[in-house]
Amino acid sequence: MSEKDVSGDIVWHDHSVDRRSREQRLGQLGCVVWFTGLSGCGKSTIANELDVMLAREGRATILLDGDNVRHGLCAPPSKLQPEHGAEFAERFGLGFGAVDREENIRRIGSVAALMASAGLITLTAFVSPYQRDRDRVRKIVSDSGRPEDFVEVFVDTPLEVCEARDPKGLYKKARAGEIANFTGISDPYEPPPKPEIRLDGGAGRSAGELAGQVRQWLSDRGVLG
Ligand SMILES: Nc1ncnc2c1ncn2[C@@H]1O[C@H](COP(=O)(O)OS(=O)(=O)O)[C@@H](OP(=O)(O)O)[C@H]1O
Ligand SMILES: Nc1ncnc2c1ncn2[C@@H]1O[C@H](COP(=O)(O)OP(=O)(O)O)[C@@H](O)[C@H]1O
Repeated sequence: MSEKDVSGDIVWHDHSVDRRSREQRLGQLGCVVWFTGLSGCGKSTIANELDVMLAREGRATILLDGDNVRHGLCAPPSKLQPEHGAEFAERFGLGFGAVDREENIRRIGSVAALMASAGLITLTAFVSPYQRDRDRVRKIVSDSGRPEDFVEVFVDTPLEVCEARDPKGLYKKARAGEIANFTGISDPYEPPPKPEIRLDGGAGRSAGELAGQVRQWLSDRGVLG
């Protein structure tokens, strides 16, 4: 057995201030609203609109976004190298290969579950292209709370629409072969077969309208108290 296997030496602590009391204080249920979809489908914009809506109502929320999280918790090797050295950077830095995406989503899933445990309405916006990775997050979140705490939101925007938007010029670069493993072009995207919510991102509805659809769903399920 590896010397790193310390699982027998670490013991779970139950805390006096439990999740229920945190939720009662906030008047809402902690949950993870997991936006998934192609780059450019509208995840960040819709999640941001929803965050603004909920914040205006006085809800306690947090928004985790792929581009931002990849600056810190899930930084690439080049960002870690100056401070931590090459070996560390190679070992813990993340790119866009399938295993790196798996670890990216695992880290974020665990953080999101902690935030939901604090009673926060936790909004996340990650491409998260693999169903298995999303199902694992569902399990992490459910195991630390309730099965209904994980809300998968598929932002279903056709690739042609995402590519036409191309706000960061990444599709152009991917088509030119300048970015490897680009989701939708040279890497797969597995659409969720049974998301809690499917948003039609290519039908001319505004991000605000789509965010409103998610807010209504949360309200109908009693998440907003
Ligand atoms: N190869 C490749 N594939 C997909 N996306 C890429 C890639 N390289 C860089 N980017 C930019 O990184 C953002 C996706 O990061 P995520 O952490 O959400 O990706 S993943 O969930 O691990 O698949 C994604 O952000 P969004 O456009 O907001 O989705 C892109 O801007
Ligand atoms: N419902 C929508 N209708 C039209 N344009 C949108 C909509 N949602 C997002 N956009 C635009 O599409 C582009 C990509 O949106 P973004 O939220 O960055 O996508 P993602 O986070 O999925 O990469 C942005 O320029 C944004 O303004």
